[in-house]
Amino acid sequence: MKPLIVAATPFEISPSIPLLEELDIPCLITGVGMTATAYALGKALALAPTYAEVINVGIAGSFSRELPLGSVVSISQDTFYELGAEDGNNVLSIEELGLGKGTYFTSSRKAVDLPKYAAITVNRVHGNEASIALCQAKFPHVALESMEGAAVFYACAQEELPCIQVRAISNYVEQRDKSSWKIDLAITNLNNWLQKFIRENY
Ligand SMILES: O=C(O)c1cccc(C(=O)CC[C@H]2O[C@@H](n3cnc4c(=O)[nH]cnc43)[C@H](O)[C@@H]2O)c1
Repeated sequence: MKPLIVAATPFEISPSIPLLEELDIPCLITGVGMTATAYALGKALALAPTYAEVINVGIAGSFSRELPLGSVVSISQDTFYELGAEDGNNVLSIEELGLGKGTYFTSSRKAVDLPKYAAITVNRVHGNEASIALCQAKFPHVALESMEGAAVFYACAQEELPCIQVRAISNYVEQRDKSSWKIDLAITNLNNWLQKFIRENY
């Protein structure tokens, strides 16, 4: 069985397209964000034969300055950050409201030889010191944020399909400063990892 590679945008996966075509490995470009991802992946899983696993790849922002830009990491768990309620200056998670689950986990089949970190998934990228401080107080264990990861873990959990999420850090989570982002470095490192993983496992 083959894996399904899932990325939000074509530019995040383009260096690996020749290898994926050579090995006839399918690739799904979902569009940015949780809604686009849940729709595209849900439809793909409903229509397609069974996959060995889903491999979600993309760039991400890091809350931790200890992770150099360009680092490639595996996401162990991912939380729908905004899913919950505001309570004055505090936020309550969906679990704390007693309304369901907001955190989903990787379920890898193959060994992924990368450092593992917890992530959150957001609709709106953090770019304000006060909202970043609130997020870090609520989730001190979280190192990264993306805009799709939890939706991929969620869809795969519903289908009982193994899923890994690998992200390369393109920027720090801070007041928005796109000039300091290292998108090209992150995409190069991410795709070097992906091609090695595919060659070793498929
Ligand atoms: O121009 C901007 O301000 C801007 C803000 C967020 C993302 C982008 C992108 O072009 C990348 C889209 C893609 O990248 C992931 N990503 C990258 N960095 C972050 C982040 O700091 N927080 C959340 N997501 C991030 C995300 O998964 C998107 O799919 C441009």
